[in-house]
Amino acid sequence: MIKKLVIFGVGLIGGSLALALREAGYCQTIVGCSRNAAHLQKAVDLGVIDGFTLNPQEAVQDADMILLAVPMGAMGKLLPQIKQAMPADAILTDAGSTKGSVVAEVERVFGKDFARFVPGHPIAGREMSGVEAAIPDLYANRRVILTPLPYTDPDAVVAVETMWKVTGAVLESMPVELHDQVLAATSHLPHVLAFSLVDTLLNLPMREAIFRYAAGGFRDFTRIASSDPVMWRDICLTNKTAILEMISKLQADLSEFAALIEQQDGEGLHTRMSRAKQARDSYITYLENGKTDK
Ligand SMILES: NC(=O)c1ccc[n+]([C@@H]2O[C@H](COP(=O)([O-])OP(=O)(O)OC[C@H]3O[C@@H](n4cnc5c(N)ncnc54)[C@H](O)[C@@H]3O)[C@@H](O)[C@H]2O)c1
Ligand SMILES: O=C(O)C(=O)C[C@]1(C(=O)O)C=C[C@@H](O)C=C1
Repeated sequence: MIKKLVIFGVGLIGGSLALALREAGYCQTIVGCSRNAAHLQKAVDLGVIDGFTLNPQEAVQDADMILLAVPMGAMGKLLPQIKQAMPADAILTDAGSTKGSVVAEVERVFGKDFARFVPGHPIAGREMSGVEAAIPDLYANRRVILTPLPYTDPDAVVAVETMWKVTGAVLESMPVELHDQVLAATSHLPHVLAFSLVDTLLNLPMREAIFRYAAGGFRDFTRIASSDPVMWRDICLTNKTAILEMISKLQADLSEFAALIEQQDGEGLHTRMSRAKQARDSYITYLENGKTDK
């Protein structure tokens, strides 16, 4: 049971956590904090949080759990203000999509042995953002990855794990660097690709015809290009190395595809496409058999 949970950034991710914890009766009070009073009032009106303040120092007073659920670029700016007023026994955690940068920011502000910070990342979301998009079952049967550091307090890890388990999530643990490499491949690269594809088409002279005649394939492939540009700008900037590595692997693979088409190498194309189809089909079967994560 959490007495006072403070959520910085009551949008899709923070709001969905609040809704799930409220449904389970796991928090006595949930307080929101950000820069926008109208958004926070909306969160109160929707029954997502109990109250709010625009003052981070006031927010964290008497807190036992503090969650950062703001865009990656906003996390570092909040930390010095939180540090000034955070109770010694409170736990700080985050829901950010990249882990290396927030770990570095926390180490810079709190020191390289701050044991009460538990880095985390729910592998669940949607292309909509804001508190209006928050839903209580967003995390049910989805993975939440924690990337604790060698000096992280094990009790703090257990408290954060327990909080996420209440939402129906399945917990995993992995090193920060591995997290950022894996997510660059499975999440960040696909988003870069979707944004880039739509942008490429937008710049073609026949763009109106392209969008008029686009069908299911285009819609499925580009759903995530409707995601929030601020969030994705920040993810790209904070996971630079791993994303650039994935982009360059994809560029090499795309060039090979182009060469096969140029050489009219049907067998080469078929081999590659069959390999990809088999891998994608097995992944879908794995999900349909009730294994966690979609
Ligand atoms: N959307 C997803 O699918 C998803 C999934 C997993 C993790 N995440 C991560 O969770 C975090 C939040 O994402 P979201 O989808 O809930 O975004 P969101 O836009 O729905 O919510 C973000 C909230 O942060 C607030 N905010 C923005 N800038 C701020 C600042 N400078 N100071 C204080 N508050 C600020 C906004 O008012 C908003 O309430 C991000 O770090 C994102 O990378 C997102
Ligand atoms: O389903 C979506 O729309 C998402 O983009 C969710 C998604 C992803 O799967 O890539 C996006 C970012 C996260 O950090 C975690 C999950």
